[in-house]
Amino acid sequence: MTLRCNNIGFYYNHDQWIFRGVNFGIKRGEIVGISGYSGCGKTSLSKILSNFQQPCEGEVLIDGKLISLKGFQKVQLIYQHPEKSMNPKWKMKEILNESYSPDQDLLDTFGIKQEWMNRWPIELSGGELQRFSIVRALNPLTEYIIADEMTTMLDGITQAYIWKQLLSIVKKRNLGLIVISHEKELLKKICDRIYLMEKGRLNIIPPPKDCLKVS
Ligand SMILES: Nc1ncnc2c1ncn2[C@@H]1O[C@H](COP(=O)(O)OP(=O)(O)OP(=O)(O)O)[C@@H](O)[C@H]1O
Repeated sequence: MTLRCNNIGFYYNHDQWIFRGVNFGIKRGEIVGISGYSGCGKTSLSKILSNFQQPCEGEVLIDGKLISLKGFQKVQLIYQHPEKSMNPKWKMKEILNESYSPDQDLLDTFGIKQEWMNRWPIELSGGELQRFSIVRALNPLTEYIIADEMTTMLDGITQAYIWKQLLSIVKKRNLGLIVISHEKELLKKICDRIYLMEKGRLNIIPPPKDCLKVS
């Protein structure tokens, strides 16, 4: 029950490595944070872990097997900008039901209103759209979620609401959760451990002695 990457290296332009030698693992039921300066490669790593992007070297394994490009992807990515991952020519009900049909309980948990279903993505706010992208990622077959700056563009109250709902489902379904964020306080509050991406490497940050995880 582990998502693992071994010696991952990645560049966009030949030999201009963004990062190299990245070793990382998360078990189901764990919450792991990744922080780092803007442009250090956090989103690139999240795309590799969720199989949107192939690494230039190294491998990504789930339960010891290479992740497959075929079939349902057990690692689901939630982006900072939900509109970028949605087809603007589809109505919200089509976007929501593309990979599975979420039940009413899940829609209620994230406050998704029936009246939004017939709208186009452009007709919803960023916070409303983000609720759809979270529910879409919560397919019953999902095992790991990567939340890449998921609530950065939302107001504080909506942020708190969305995190509360997601963390409760993550716990209930025993999902592994990778939280990519610049918000150190958020990471300290919810994560079992935190990594810092820096100078092309991913290093674990030792927790302070008085660190208490809030669940
Ligand atoms: N498609 C691309 N082609 C070329 N370079 C890219 C591409 N996408 C990203 N980059 C570059 O790769 C580097 C890492 O980008 P990435 O988005 O992974 O960083 P990040 O740590 O997630 O940044 P942020 O915290 O600002 O979101 C950046 O220098 C970026 O300009």
